[in-house]
Amino acid sequence: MDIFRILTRGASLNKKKNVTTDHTLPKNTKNSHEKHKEETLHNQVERETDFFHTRKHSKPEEENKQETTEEKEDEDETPLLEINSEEDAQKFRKSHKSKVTGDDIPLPIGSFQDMIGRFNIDKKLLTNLLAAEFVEPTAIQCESIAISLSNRDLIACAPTGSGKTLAFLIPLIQKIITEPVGKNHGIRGLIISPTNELAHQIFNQLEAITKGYSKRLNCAILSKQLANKLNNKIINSSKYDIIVTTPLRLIDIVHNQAIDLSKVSNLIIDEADKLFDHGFAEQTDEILTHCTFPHIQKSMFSATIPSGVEEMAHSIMKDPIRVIIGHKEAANVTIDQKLVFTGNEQGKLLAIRQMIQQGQFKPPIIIFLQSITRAKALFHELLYDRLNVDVIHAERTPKQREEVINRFKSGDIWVLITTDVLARGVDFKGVNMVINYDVPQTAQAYVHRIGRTGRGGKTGTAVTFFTKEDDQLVKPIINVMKQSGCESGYSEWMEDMGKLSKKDKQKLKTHEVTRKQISTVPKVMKQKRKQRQQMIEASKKEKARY
Ligand SMILES: Nc1ncnc2c1ncn2[C@@H]1O[C@H](COP(=O)(O)OP(=O)(O)OP(=O)(O)O)[C@@H](O)[C@H]1O
Repeated sequence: MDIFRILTRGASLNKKKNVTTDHTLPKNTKNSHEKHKEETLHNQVERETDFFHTRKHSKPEEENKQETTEEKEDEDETPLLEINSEEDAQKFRKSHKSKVTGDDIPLPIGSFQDMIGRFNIDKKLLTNLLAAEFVEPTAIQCESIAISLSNRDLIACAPTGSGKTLAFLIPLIQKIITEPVGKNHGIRGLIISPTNELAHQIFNQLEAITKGYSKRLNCAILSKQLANKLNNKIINSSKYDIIVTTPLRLIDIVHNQAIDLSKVSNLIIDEADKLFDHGFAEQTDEILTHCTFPHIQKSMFSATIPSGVEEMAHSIMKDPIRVIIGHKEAANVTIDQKLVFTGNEQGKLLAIRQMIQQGQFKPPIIIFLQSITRAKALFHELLYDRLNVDVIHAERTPKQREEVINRFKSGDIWVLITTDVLARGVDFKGVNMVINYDVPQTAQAYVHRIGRTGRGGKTGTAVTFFTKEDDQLVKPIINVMKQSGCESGYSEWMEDMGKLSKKDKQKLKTHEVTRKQISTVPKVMKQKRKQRQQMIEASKKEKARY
């Protein structure tokens, strides 16, 4: 049952008072049966809006069935995979579409238990993984953990939502807790990610799997507060073992000589293609020059690693091993991708309202637009469509952004409108659908945006609207759809749209398509609003003169 069908059955949801009213029942004439019906309806709404399963609620009868004894026995009998030979490794890599290149490549691990046997993993780390319900490693984790624990540099490219974060956290923690050093030795693990949201998310996962290590491991996220304390020499950075940060914040305290990176033996660059892109490359470079530890191990991770970035990686790494899971130019195959021609800008709003009417609009949903102005405009448009919608972008404060994300995760918000600030890495387990209201400027941006759905092994849907103004942007997206096996998601005529030269592609990276304003407010209303605004300004000026 989806939330819109429940609401169109006459229920209304007042999230503030946590009350669901069934308007189909006559007022004040509810008998016990009708009260029960309203109660069930309330449970249904609660369950339907608990998108990320953060709440406890009564399960419907059919879901209460206990695991049958056969299913239980099956779980117990599943053998834990061990990889003991090149032949095992080739079989594993074939089944997981894992391509690994480099010299002296270590065998991947087959399971977390296999990891113990081969790398003598700390028992508490494994307990914490199992307690966080990580039962078996994903393909990128199987390869990366073995490579990193063999002290090799790593270039890792794996689909969005395939577990790259743990792929670098597990070996990092294992190495640091098993290399005993004196107190205040200094930072040995440095993790860099492009946005604060992502840095927080990585730090949360780090905290989750290092429970019980407080005496042996001191980790921190480089927050504004911590940066101030380091800059004012209130705290010495040498007390930390692992720091998670964005490049900008780290550079600031490096310039103040308030952090020592000379002992960093493990450098991890997440969303690497972004951090080597024109916006971040200088900061990333400067950080690398301060990491002077002679045997530093470097690893980089992303769902998209264009060849230019790979060449750069080779120039800063020592004999790296390269891992590609799936196809380098593809999106996660768990995502059903669709390309929709809407004719013009107005057609996009109509397309959304049509999806709602046809029951294809299944929250939680993230809608991406190309600019803050357009995200705000769409927010105001959909505000009156009873969609529990909110908007998040770089002009909102970090506190506001965090609050909106938490309300989205708790199911209070069903539709999150945003820009590319949320396009990478942010992990919402249960997003059903991503809508590209505006076509992304590059194939990489497309892969990361739609990768907000179809994560952690779940499936998802991605819908991309385009108009005749987008004829140059559509080709790279069709290529990604082809590589991902989503040929049914677009029509043949779309393939003949604008072919891009290398120069065009480069230009599109930095020049947005100009689009007509998003609004269905009639022109006459806009003029009236403008006149009223001008009268208000004039009267304010009049008053200010006396
Ligand atoms: N071994 C595992 N078993 C089950 N779930 C896992 C496992 N590893 C990671 N996950 C879950 O999969 C989801 C995606 O993980 P993560 O955010 O690390 O993906 P990612 O590859 O970094 O994605 P992106 O490219 O978008 O940054 C998370 O919710 C995470 O908890």
